[in-house]
Amino acid sequence: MDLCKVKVTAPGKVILHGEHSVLYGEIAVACSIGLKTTTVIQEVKAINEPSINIIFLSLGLNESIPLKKVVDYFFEPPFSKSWKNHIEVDHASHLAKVDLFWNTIKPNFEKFSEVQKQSLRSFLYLFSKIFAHTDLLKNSMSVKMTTELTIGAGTGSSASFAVCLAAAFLQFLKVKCGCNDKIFHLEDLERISAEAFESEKIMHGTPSGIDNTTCTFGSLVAYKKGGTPRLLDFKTNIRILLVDTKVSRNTKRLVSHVSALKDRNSNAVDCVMMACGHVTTTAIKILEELAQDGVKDTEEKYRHLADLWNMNHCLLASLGVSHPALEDIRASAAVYGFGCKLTGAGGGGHAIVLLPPSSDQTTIDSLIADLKNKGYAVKDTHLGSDGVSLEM
Ligand SMILES: Nc1ncnc2c1ncn2[C@@H]1O[C@H](COP(=O)(O)OP(=O)(O)O)[C@@H](O)[C@H]1O
Ligand SMILES: C[C@@](O)(CCOP(=O)(O)O)CC(=O)O
Repeated sequence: MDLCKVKVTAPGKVILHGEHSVLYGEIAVACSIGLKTTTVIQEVKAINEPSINIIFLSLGLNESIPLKKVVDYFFEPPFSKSWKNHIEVDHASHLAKVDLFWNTIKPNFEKFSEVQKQSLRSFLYLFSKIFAHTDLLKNSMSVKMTTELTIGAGTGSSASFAVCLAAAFLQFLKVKCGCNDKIFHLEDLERISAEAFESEKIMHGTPSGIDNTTCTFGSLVAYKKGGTPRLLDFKTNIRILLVDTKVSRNTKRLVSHVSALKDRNSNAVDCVMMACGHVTTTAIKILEELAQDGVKDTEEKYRHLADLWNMNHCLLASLGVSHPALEDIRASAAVYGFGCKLTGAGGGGHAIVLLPPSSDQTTIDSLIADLKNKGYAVKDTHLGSDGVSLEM
């Protein structure tokens, strides 16, 4: 049998509306973006002991572990020739097993950075879960991960990482089982999203599931606390600038800040949250209208959407989660008449600028130049890119 090679990409995401207010019961909507993570798994003929070579380029990681030790420790019969016989595991005990393995195989495991440790834990968790009942892994393999996303800045790099990894493992298993599918079917996507959710739990404790759903299926996903993330049945391809303030932020600290503000100003904060909810609902309606064939009054609809982005930002700023750099970016966008808001927890991280289709390219170029001159990183991209995909 030929040596197997699999290449998978998964997009990042932005929260369009509903950051913070989602924690108080209001609806949120997230959308995939045109910046991707890529995983390549390459099987290599084993000369000595077969190994798994893990290369996470963005984290400067290049680690090898013996395949046989992983197999002996995690894999168990009944072995199957089908990729469909997947098993459910208890999250906490499986993770404890993963941690024990890492600490045994790499006695210096605790010396890795937190970011590296989280990625290695997620890697082995998914690897050992997805391949647990196969006896088809005999050769060495390298698993190489690269990303266009900034890691840890609210654009879904952890979900994109997890979705990409789970999808690449699943596709590798399918090929090893003799399946030549060139696309992911709905049942594959559901499984990939569910596996990625387990990795998100490792990274975040109690994720809502909106990120892994968005990075798996692409396009727009709505979410209300206590419910299941819901894929919206229309698409968008709005052009945006994704502007990185390069100011690091701590989501947990910002969430606590809002909670303390609410303790002191309950009614006022409730009203702000409710207003955010109205903004989200109206924005979803406009996005749906813009997605229709033969849509009329496009300009007006984009103007309305820009109002909502601006309003949403100011509501969030009233909660104290903006930052001078975010306000600076908004001021630059306003000079050229573009709507702009923070995305994610705020306090730094990213802003998004809405670029209507009628926008003049020279104007956009001037804004990009202004932002870059001020030291921000700018990516010209679009909303609503495809979800996880196989690359041939
Ligand atoms: N390309 C990547 N390679 C390896 N690990 C990654 C990659 N992208 C993200 N991660 C993991 O995801 C974590 C980032 O999660 P988080 O702080 O929530 O950021 P984000 O908001 O970008 O998802 C990192 O600590 C790292 O463990
Ligand atoms: C502030 C919050 O609403 C969004 C956080 O977004 P991000 O992780 O910064 O993209 C928190 C949450 O929903 O868990």
